[in-house]
Amino acid sequence: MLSLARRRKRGCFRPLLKKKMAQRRRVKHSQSREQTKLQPKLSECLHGDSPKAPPTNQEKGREGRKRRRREVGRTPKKKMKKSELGAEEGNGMEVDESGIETVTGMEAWQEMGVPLPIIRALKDLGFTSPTEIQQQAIPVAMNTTRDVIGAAETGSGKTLAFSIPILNYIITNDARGKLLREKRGDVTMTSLKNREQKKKLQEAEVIDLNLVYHDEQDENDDDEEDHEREGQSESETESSLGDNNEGASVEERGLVTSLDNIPEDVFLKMITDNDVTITSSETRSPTSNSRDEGSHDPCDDVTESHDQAKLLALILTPTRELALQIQHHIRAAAKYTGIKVCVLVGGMADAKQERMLSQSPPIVVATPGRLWKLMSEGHPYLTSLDSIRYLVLDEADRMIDFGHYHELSWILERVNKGAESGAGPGVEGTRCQRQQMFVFSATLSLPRRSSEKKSKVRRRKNLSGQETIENLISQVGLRENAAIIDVARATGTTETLSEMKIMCSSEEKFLYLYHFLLRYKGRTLVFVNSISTLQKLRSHLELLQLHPLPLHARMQQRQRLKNFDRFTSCSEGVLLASDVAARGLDFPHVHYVIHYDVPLNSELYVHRSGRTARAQREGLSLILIGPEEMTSYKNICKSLNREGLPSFPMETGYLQALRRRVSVARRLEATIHRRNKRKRDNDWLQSTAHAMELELDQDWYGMGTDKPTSQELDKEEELKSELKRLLEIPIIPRSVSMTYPTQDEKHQLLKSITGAWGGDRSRQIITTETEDALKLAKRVISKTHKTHKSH
Ligand SMILES: Nc1ncnc2c1ncn2[C@@H]1O[C@H](COP(=O)(O)OP(=O)(O)OP(=O)(O)O)[C@@H](O)[C@H]1O
Repeated sequence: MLSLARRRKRGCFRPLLKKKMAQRRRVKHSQSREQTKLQPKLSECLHGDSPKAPPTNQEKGREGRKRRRREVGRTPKKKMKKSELGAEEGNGMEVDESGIETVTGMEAWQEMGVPLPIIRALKDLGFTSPTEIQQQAIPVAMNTTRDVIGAAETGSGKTLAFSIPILNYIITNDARGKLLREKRGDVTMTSLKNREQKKKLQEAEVIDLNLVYHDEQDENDDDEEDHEREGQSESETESSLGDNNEGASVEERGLVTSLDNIPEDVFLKMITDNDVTITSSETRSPTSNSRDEGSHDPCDDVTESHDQAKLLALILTPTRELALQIQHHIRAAAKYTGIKVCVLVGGMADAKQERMLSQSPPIVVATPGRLWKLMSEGHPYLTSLDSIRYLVLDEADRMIDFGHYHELSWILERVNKGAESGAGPGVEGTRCQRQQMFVFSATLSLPRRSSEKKSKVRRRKNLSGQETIENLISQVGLRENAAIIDVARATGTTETLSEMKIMCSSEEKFLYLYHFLLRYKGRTLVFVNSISTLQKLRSHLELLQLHPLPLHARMQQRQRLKNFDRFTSCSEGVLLASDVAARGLDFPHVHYVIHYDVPLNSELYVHRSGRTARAQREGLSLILIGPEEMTSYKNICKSLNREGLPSFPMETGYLQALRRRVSVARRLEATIHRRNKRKRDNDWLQSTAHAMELELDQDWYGMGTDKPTSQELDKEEELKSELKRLLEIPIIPRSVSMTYPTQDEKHQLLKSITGAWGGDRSRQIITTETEDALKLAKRVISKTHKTHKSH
């Protein structure tokens, strides 16, 4: 026999001890429950009526979850450690006593029914509450099958407004599909039309979330895209997958026993996985209230199969960069789900594209051109389109206007036909009911000038906001009952944007641009109307040592992306861009947008300006107007309901000094340009003559003159050294120019400048560290007042 001490040492008492402790815990727990049960009764005794405060949303949610569990007779999940669930320290995640995860501070998203893995990702991004467009569009998109037209100002989070419903669908449906397949084994049914079969199925279904959890985990192990999962530990992945249903509504969570309560999507999925054919009347969900009662949708007759291997969402955008950015945003929101997003754009290597498509990503983001090419070549993943549930047109107004419209309409026709053909005999011209279309842009509802070509005559017409939307509905084939969510301001731009103008001669435009870039350091985006202007500006600014980055459609894709990244990572970078960068691009913290040329229309003005002042930040948009551009400027003001923009206060003292630099730079650029052009021409002549086996008469063709004469070289050297000397002379006094403005101070100054014009902001106190800065700010403000008075 072992002694008591030795037994204790060997741990023989451990099981006994554990049992005792568990007993004690149970007693304690039941005592506390009794207490909580008693408390309301006690207060009732004291106050007669129960003075209980109304439950908070969190309490309501918790109670609801408990009640639902009681209804389905499911035991609460075992309490898990935070680490088991993948909760990170400081991530704000809480696990309540019944094992349900909540994310503190993210109630607004939870109330909307956004799944927990997405909420966690949003929390990581710091998006604690939805923006207005998200608040309004997400519930409609998630809970109905209506098409959604969303118009909201630039930088207001439209990308997530359409992405979250798509992710929600994939999360909930993928998980349930797998779960049901596993539960039912190989049972194959041919028809589910009578209630008897429904009942049997109902009895067979007790949906257990833990199964979803394990299933998903395996699925995601083969995700090859490392960067998608970067920094994600195994436990995080598990938890996120387990989360899939935790934050969802009762239907989403699958905590249902009655088949009638199973949402349409889940039900379709059940059928899918078992090769069951079902009619539309049986799939109607209580949530899909937007459908016309009694109407028959041919797509509902479809025998779906393996949605997981098919394309579920197609997002179309006008530019490559925007497509990549949308992919990036969706990946960030889907980081705890393992959902794959693939991008198809021009300039992409075929092999890479093939590799991505071979993974059967449920979401594809594409530009119409490349998608059209792949579809018309008959790519297997893009030819059977009956599975597409979501079709998104981002920047839709641009897509129907732009040169891509033919490709877009071809794609739309195929997608719609695909949906119909899957349904057997389709209804001519009707889009499949289960397919939702989301159409978003900041300028959908702006009045615009449309131009139609009827026979040989091009007709121009001014459309009101309402007409613009109606036009869009008919052009892209939106349903009549589409939900129109228009939260854009009548002025088109965002409230946090300050808009100003500089009116000058065309020759002086460059001088003003140079002055601004020199004087106001910050991430600046300069827009031009043509590539030739862009190139000219670029070489001038290079000579003046400002090193701008170009971005335009004729650049190689690799270089475009490189410049995009370089601009994003440089806090004082200058990007010279054509309108390829005007829409959608979410460069972080752009301080200033300069319209070097007046944009061609008001939509372009809104989109260009919208590259700054995004997500509630402040920013400045400055438009340079030459005399020949006055009409365009006035048209823009008119369609944006403006009288005109305030003038930007120029510090003319600096301008004089800058004029000299600009003039020398221009002369130098002209000399270099002449020499380069001559060389290019001669090279071309030589190679053409060589190809034609001609001998050139050197004198006649001017051969050899591409070499600069010594006179020319001297002139060039002289100009170079002159420019160097001028650039070394500080123009803005050292105490001001080099140290001021810092970002904060500059914004203070900016506010006071704009406030001086606009009224109430002028009272803001300018806090600067240096006296010089303060003096400068005062001078600027007094000048602004004068300018304002003189107008
Ligand atoms: N709920 C939110 N809270 C805070 N920031 C958000 C939220 N949703 C999105 N954002 C951020 O706001 C910025 C703008 O979002 P997004 O690019 O989707 O805007 P947009 O409305 O599509 O703009 P545009 O009209 O220019 O295309 C992004 O940096 C995005 O990450």
